[in-house]
Amino acid sequence: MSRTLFRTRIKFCGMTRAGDVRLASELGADAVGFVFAEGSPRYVHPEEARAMRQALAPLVDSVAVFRDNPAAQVREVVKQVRPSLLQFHGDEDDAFCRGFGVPYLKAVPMGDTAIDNAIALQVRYPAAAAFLFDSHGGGAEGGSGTTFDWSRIPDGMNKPVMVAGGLSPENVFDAVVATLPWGVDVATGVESAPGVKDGERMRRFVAEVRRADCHVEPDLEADRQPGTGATRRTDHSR
Ligand SMILES: O=C(O)c1ccccc1NCC(=O)[C@H](O)[C@H](O)COP(=O)(O)O
Repeated sequence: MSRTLFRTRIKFCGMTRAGDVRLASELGADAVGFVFAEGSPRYVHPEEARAMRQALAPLVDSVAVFRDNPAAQVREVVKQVRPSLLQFHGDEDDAFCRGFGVPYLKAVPMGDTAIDNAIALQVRYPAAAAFLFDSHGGGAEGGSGTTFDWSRIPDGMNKPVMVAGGLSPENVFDAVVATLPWGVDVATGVESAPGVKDGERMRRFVAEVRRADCHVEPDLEADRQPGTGATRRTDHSR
């Protein structure tokens, strides 16, 4: 799927405070993530996520993030939090991921050397609403704050592509211009401590994504392949 014209979606992940959820909405985030992966420093209980969800503005998605959680835990979160999207960051298969009646994002571990090509990935997860390419894998966890080589994202994806892993206000412009993703996702890069968001960094992150969107524009005549974006760079000075 080609990127939307001029607007890269933004997900702030690992929310633990209602004030951060409200601020994310006001800054223009398209989604916030609540992490239920065991052992994460951003882990929240379903009741906490349900309370924080009240601070969410309309038209902002809530994403429940899991990593190989048992199905009963996923069902409990779906029941209590009513997330608009699920995100699976472990070795879950397509049948498991689509078994909860909620659209899902599948995280792709770019820390693993053997990454499927676009066709193989989409054959393995035919029900995925989007793929989130992240730096986990190869021993690294999600929420690591480390980047991966964005040029390794496979060409030919026909589902939305999201980029994550070590993004920050300092590098997200380059990440957007380099990959023209459907969306970007960040946790560490906008925090003062794990799970504690920094409002100024969140604001700068949004501003840098918007600056990148103004920097490139789709070539409306080209038959673009998703994720590549045959685009013309305007001569905006960076
Ligand atoms: O954020 C976590 O603590 C986490 C733990 C285990 C699995 C997934 C986790 N986060 C998922 C996300 O979508 C993060 O936003 C993504 O991994 C990027 O994190 P960061 O590199 O810190 O920006």
